[in-house]
Amino acid sequence: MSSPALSPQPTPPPEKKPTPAPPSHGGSGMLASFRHAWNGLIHTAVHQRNMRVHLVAALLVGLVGSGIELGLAEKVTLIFCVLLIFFAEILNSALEHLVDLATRHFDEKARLTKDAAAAGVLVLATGTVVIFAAILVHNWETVANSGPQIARQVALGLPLALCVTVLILPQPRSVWVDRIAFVGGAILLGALAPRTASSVFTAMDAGLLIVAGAAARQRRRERQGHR
Ligand SMILES: Nc1ncnc2c1ncn2[C@@H]1O[C@H](COP(=O)(O)OP(=O)(O)OP(=O)(O)O)[C@@H](O)[C@H]1O
Repeated sequence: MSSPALSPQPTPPPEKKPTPAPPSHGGSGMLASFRHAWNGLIHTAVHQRNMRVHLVAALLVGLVGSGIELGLAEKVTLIFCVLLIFFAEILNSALEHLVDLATRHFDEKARLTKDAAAAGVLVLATGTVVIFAAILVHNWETVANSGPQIARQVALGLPLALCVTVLILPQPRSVWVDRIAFVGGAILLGALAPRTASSVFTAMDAGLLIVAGAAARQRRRERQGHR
């Protein structure tokens, strides 16, 4: 008996090569995740004009909060608003990068995506200004009776705001200007801290000064060709 003709075996589909993982910059683990997140925050402060405006505005909110006795709910609301605006601006920046990655040409969907992300920030910022004004009006008696505290916050806080503004300005300048601005800001903050009405707001301002200092450093590094 002749053996039946062997039917040709179906050729298996070519094995798909696994897509190589993108090269990891800076390793993995908790510390690396924290570093990546920090880099994202500083990159936004360096490259997004609106983020720089939010930084200075948040510092001023911190100066008001650390100068005037506010209730717990009011403090929590203000801090939450500040954090929410930062979150929205960082997310807006992420979406802008994503859209630019998808298309470099004019595209109606790209426009809608970017405009919607920007609208999210605008809504939050407007709401925060309204909430801030409402809190001040609600505490007007305290504000009116806090003359010396307000004078102190203006005398030390405005130069502090100036130091932070200098640090985040995009214009090229000597490294010494940044150093003086950072150290000056730290000294002013140190002078404000002992008589603060809220250590949380003072800590927030300290954090903002550190972010501004790191942004100045990163901007300089980028100018010199480092990343
Ligand atoms: N690829 C695109 N196609 C169509 N419209 C675009 C495109 N890129 C940007 N736009 C329009 O230009 C606006 C500004 O976009 P851009 O990428 O310059 O952001 P930006 O100036 O950093 O924005 P922001 O003011 O939020 O910081 C967008 O809101 C959008 O209306």
